[in-house]
Amino acid sequence: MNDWITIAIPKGRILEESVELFGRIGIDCRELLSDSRKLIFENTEQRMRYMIVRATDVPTYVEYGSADLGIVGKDTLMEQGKDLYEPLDLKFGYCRMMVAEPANLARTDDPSGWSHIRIATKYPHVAETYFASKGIQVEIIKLYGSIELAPLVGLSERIVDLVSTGETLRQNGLVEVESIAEITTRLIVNRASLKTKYERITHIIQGLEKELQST
Ligand SMILES: Nc1ncnc2c1ncn2[C@@H]1O[C@H](COP(=O)(O)OP(=O)(O)OP(=O)(O)O)[C@@H](O)[C@H]1O
Ligand SMILES: O=P(O)(O)OC[C@H]1O[C@H](OP(=O)(O)OP(=O)(O)O)[C@H](O)[C@@H]1O
Repeated sequence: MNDWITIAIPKGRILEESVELFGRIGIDCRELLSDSRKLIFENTEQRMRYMIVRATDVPTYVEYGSADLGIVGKDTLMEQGKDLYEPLDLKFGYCRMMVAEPANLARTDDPSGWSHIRIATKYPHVAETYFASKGIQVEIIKLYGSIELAPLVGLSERIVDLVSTGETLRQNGLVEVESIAEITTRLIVNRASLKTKYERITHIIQGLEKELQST
């Protein structure tokens, strides 16, 4: 029986903390931190595989069962809306999803009076849903990065993006005007794997849960 467990871990911001957390429950995937171009690593003794993928691709690998488990930001889950089991908030990677605009505009602007606005964002689905729930019509301009540039060059007055230190907003003369959601990193699980590899997966979830409680 194939009882190997495959975990999809995102390169980028949350890689190091993910590797560190798994290390604390005896799952050693430090190889993912090396400069190697290898994308998948195996630990035969533990019957585990680790794959390194783009953060936005983690839910896809888990949804299709190419990975049993994945680690991903809540922002990505909210945007993609896939049917995945999300048993744990891993608590790291904290940031916020918010609406921002130029400080100059914010001085006189009143968000409660918005009826039709234009938004540049990497999160079109989240932005659309958020404004729809408030009865505001929104024209979305999808961007893939450097979102804070949009108001500075007249692409859109407002943006929806993530903020953590606030440094990017500050250095570009923008201010937060509405908060949409608090974001942390989550563990996600393929629903079929949860049934077929129930014991191994539950053991990992409980190990992580215990580890998180002790910190
Ligand atoms: N300041 C921040 N900016 C962006 N993401 C952050 C920040 N702080 C924490 N995060 C979390 O880190 C996750 C991964 O971010 P990262 O920048 O590594 O990937 P990405 O560029 O969003 O994804 P991709 O590489 O697929 O485009 C985000 O989804 C979010 O949950
Ligand atoms: O509040 P801060 O600590 O400044 O962090 C927020 C910035 O970090 C992220 O961008 P990222 O560095 O991922 O670049 P990108 O916009 O090109 O995706 C995010 O999209 C903000 O631009």
